[in-house]
Amino acid sequence: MSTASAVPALALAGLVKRFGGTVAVDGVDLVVPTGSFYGLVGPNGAGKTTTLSMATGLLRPDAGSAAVHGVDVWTDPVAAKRMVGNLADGVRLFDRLTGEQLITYTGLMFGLPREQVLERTADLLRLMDLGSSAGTPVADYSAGMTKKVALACALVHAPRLLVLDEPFESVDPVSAANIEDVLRSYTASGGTVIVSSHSMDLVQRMCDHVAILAAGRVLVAGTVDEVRAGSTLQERFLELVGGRTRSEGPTWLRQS
Ligand SMILES: Nc1ncnc2c1ncn2[C@@H]1O[C@H](COP(=O)(O)OP(=O)(O)OP(=O)(O)O)[C@@H](O)[C@H]1O
Repeated sequence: MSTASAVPALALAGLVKRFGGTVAVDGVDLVVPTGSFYGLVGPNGAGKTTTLSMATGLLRPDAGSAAVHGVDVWTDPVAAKRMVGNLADGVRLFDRLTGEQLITYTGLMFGLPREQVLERTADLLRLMDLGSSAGTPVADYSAGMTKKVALACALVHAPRLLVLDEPFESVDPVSAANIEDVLRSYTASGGTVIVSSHSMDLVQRMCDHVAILAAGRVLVAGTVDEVRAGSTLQERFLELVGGRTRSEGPTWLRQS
């Protein structure tokens, strides 16, 4: 292995975050190898979004560190953020801008030359199938269109690491397949993706590595084959996380 690829794309060590009495993230260590397609899965409230927010410099950890390609996110945030494309969950966009303006603005913010930004914006609008809505304010976009324009903004500066919080939520199957193709060729060319998702099928299909997070801790992490250990990721997830009730629901809900 070369020295360059020995430095992980993302290294999280001892990350902790509390909100009042809630420990949202309780000592997360994670190493995302360069060139990997890394899935982060876990039940609702497991701490995925909080972990990814700390990893990308959006939320200051109470303890621990995050480094992107060896650059500390909290002591050298400008250098670290330059390498990251981030699709964050629940972050407000400048939605009075049109989709085209928003992608262009993001590219210019990263200091790209105007000509290059215009070319990339056109490519991204085509890729996301947003061409006919390019001139519409993002405030008037559907949930899936908003997700796609945010993803385009995360890609415009061709970052070395993509951190995507539920990128396929609300996205239609054709767009999802097109985005999947692009992400695959991105990792094949040396880029790294970490993606949080509730779709075990998607993670099993797309990712080479996966971590299962529950109650703010990593239960298991490794290659997808190591983690699923001969069964499906869905089965392993249910086994490790528990919580299946197998109930028929409350009697008042039954119709006969
Ligand atoms: N800003 C906040 N203030 C207070 N509590 C918060 C805040 N953000 C997250 N939490 C709490 O931290 C815990 C982890 O939340 P987080 O959003 O990271 O989970 P998640 O794994 O992304 O969940 P989901 O799959 O439902 O999106 C939850 O108990 C949540 O209620």
